[in-house]
Amino acid sequence: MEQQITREDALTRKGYKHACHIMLYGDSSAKLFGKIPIKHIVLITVIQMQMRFDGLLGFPGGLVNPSNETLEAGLSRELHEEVGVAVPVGVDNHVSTCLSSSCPGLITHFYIKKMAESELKELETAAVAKATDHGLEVLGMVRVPLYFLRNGGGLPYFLSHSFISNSRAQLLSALQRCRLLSQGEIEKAVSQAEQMRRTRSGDPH
Ligand SMILES: O=c1[nH]cnc2c1ncn2[C@H]1C[C@H](O)[C@@H](COP(=O)(O)OP(=O)(O)O)O1
Repeated sequence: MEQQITREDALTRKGYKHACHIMLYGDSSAKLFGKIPIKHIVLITVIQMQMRFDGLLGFPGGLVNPSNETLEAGLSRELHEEVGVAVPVGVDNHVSTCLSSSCPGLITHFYIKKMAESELKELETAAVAKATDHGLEVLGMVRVPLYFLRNGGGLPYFLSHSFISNSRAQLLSALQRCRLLSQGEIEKAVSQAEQMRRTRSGDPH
């Protein structure tokens, strides 16, 4: 469990590295395959994560140096390298700050920004065509499947992949905070993902 601290507390601590990452999301009217019954498919909300160079999933962003730049300016700089377009980020987009348990000495700051579907599509195109990190530190942007299909397809399968640092917990808290899924749906997805992981590792419990 990560220890939450305030943004202000984080900035007074000496000897820590700071990493800022952001969830970019927006409403979409798309339907999977254009014909799957509404009963099985929730209208998709576009949430962008990325496949990193190390094969793990995470949010766009990176290390920032608060003695040279504000957290938000550093995050905007990292975003430009990873998605190829300027995405202004402000303090009002900040949602949480944690002492990382998986990376000692690292403080992670998490931001959320809602964008129009057209802006997100433009960003996905630019991430391939213009971003300096594309194909290097970032292997590709991915959308989070916010729906449930038979046999664990959709969100449960997505959650059963491997995530960097606390990005999976950041995703789950953001789904709740932005009311993109109900608490019951989030718990169902987490429990199905856990079951899949156990099945894969051969541990039935
Ligand atoms: O999405 C994330 N959520 C929380 N912490 C993260 C996330 N992605 C990475 N991290 C942690 C672990 C990494 O070692 C550091 C730096 O992140 P990274 O994106 O790799 O930074 P650079 O591109 O190397 O600047 O943050």
